[in-house]
Amino acid sequence: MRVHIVAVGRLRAGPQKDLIDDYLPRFDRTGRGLGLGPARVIEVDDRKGGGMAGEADLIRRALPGGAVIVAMDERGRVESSPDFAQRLAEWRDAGHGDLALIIGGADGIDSSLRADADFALSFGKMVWPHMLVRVMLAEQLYRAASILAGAPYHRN
Ligand SMILES: C[S@@+](CC[C@H](N)C(=O)[O-])C[C@H]1O[C@@H](n2cnc3c(N)ncnc32)[C@H](O)[C@@H]1O
Repeated sequence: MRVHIVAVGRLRAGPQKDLIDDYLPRFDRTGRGLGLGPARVIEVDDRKGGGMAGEADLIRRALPGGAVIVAMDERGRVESSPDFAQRLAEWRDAGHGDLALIIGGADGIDSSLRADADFALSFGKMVWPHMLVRVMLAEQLYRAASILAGAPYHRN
C-alpha cells in the first residue's frame, strides 16, 4: 500500500525536512517486506489566495483515485501507536493500494474535505503546527512499520 502525505505549504530545508527525509526512507525499508510503502510527500500550495476552499481543490486533485483518505485533525480519533499500526495493516489487507493522509494549512482542512475523509486521525486535542505534524506523522508511519515487523524500535 503506497502512502501519500498530502500537505499544504512548502517545507524548506532545515531540521524538520531532515527528519522527514530520515523517517520516510526508514518506513520504506521496514515496510517493503510488509506490503507497505513507499511513502512520499505531496505538497500543495495555493498561490492564488483561494483560502481553505482553494487548498481543498488542490488537495482533491492530488489524491490518488481509490485511496483511503485520512484527515489529520485534532478533533479526530486518538490512537495508540500499536492501534495505528493495526489500522494500517487492516487497510493493506483489505486490498487498498493507496493511502492518503491530509495535513491542512494554517486554517485547517476545509469542512467538505474533512467530511469526505474515510477517517480522521488526531495527535491529541492540542493544535500542532502543520510542519511538525508532517514530522510526527512520518515518525509514526516508521514506528507502525517497525511494530508490524516486530522490530525493536517501538518499546511500550
Ligand atoms: C495549524 S493546524 C490548523 C488548525 C485549525 N484550527 C483547524 O481548525 O483545523 C494545521 C493542520 O495540522 C494538522 N494538525 C494540527 N494539530 C493536529 C492534531 N492534534 N492532530 C492531528 N492533526 C493535527 C491538521 O491537519 C491541521 O489542519
